[in-house]
Amino acid sequence: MALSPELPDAAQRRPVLQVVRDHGERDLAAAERAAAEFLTALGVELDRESLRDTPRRMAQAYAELLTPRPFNLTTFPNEEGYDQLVLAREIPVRSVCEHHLLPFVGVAHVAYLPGERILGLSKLARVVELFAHGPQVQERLTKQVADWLAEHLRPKGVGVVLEAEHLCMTLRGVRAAGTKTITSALHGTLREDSRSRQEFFSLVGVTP
Ligand SMILES: Nc1nc2c(ncn2[C@@H]2O[C@H](COP(=O)(O)OP(=O)(O)OP(=O)(O)O)[C@@H](O)[C@H]2O)c(=O)[nH]1
Ligand SMILES: [Zn+2]
Repeated sequence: MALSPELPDAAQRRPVLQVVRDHGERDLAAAERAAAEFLTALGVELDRESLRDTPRRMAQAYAELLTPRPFNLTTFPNEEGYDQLVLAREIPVRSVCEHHLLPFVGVAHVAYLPGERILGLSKLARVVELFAHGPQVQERLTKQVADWLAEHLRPKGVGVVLEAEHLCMTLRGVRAAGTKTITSALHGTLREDSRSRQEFFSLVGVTP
């Protein structure tokens, strides 16, 4: 997965950088034809007026869920030497599981302990969104957000907790309605120092 350009050196000169994630070519017309064939094969009759555009809507809906949105990464110098956690709680997460392509939805809590630079606050939610858009498993999504922040912001610590409901598990299959899956990924001080780790988990509201 390519994210460009690298932040640490470039950020000293130009703190706003565009973050993009590679993904394959998309062909919406082919996706629409395939959606029509798929629905027809499952016995859905598409000749009713209200269903006529469904293959197009379906193709567009999945294209939206599977295509990462680029964003500008804005960082600022940590001029005040702020040395406590910065935590964005309850960032909405919308992704699709790579096994069934059904949504999983929930919240992310993302924190970092600043080093030399602080991050524009909205960018914590942007990073979650960047990695959520694509076929995912919750464990990978959690780790990608934490690894990305550790690598590109170079903070003293990073903590990410995700709480999500997987519709493939609650609507179909085992139908375990209400089940939430919690995952976490930690870096630096938050991983190594038990007091920082506890502070993070208690701010998030999860007992480690
Ligand atoms: N670890 C992990 N598993 C996931 C995630 N999303 C979905 N799954 C699981 O992926 C598994 C796929 O298992 P399979 O046995 O191949 O699929 P299936 O027959 O549809 O399984 P059931 O859901 O049990 O009916 C299921 O257990 C899903 O619950 C995720 O984010 N992380
Ligand atoms: Zn699934």
